[in-house]
Amino acid sequence: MSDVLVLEKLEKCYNRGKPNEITVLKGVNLTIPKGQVTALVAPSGAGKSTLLHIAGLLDTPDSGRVVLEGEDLSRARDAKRTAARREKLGFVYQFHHLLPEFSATENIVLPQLANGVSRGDAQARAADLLGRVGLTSRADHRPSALSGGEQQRVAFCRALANGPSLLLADEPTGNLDPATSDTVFDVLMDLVRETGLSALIATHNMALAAEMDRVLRLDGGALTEG
Ligand SMILES: Nc1ncnc2c1ncn2[C@@H]1O[C@H](COP(=O)(O)OP(=O)(O)OP(=O)(O)O)[C@@H](O)[C@H]1O
Repeated sequence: MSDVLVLEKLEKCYNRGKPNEITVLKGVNLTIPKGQVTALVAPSGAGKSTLLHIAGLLDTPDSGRVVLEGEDLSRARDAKRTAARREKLGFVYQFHHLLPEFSATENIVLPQLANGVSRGDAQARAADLLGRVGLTSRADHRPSALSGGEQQRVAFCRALANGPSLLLADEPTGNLDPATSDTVFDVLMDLVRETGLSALIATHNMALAAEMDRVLRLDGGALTEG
């Protein structure tokens, strides 16, 4: 099966030429085949967010390639990268970043409207996704009227709203207490498996990482298996 994401020989250095120069990625290679869920574990400061930002086309490497569904986007124009981000990638962060003045449904509808989907289709998709994560009865609530775990479940739905090829998640349950984290993580994994999504999920939680197809460790600027 084809690969969704290929990262080739990524190098990234901050503050080059200055006393505080730091090389975070030293030739990172990573391939995510279609349908595979990969855990990314790393000590704090090892460059996990840097790697996810580059994979998510939010930052560029100093050298190396970012190939998304066969297309090298590492040197593409901003407009092309933005379009690829909107159409092919879903993001989940530690904090949900939902729009506070909009309902759960609207938070899932809006990115679809931005992607040219009709309001009717977008609402049907939002309802379907909210049903999958057990939040049908919360569809009209604003984020402030939802629990932390419920807010994060809405954020998962929003990330999947436009049917991405790849989900990138940075500590998706890191803001929740351990029991809620486990439950909400199970919901995320069910959602990912049901939709056949490929995913790269950063977590400090080794028990959660062990539930994924593969565990990669980022340390010393390089990725190792296991
Ligand atoms: N814009 C920047 N300018 C300078 N240094 C940076 C910048 N962004 C990150 N760094 C440094 O690069 C290193 C890696 O940062 P990054 O945020 O990728 O780590 P992380 O693994 O995500 O850490 P954590 O798990 O603690 O969030 C850190 O030492 C950080 O201080």
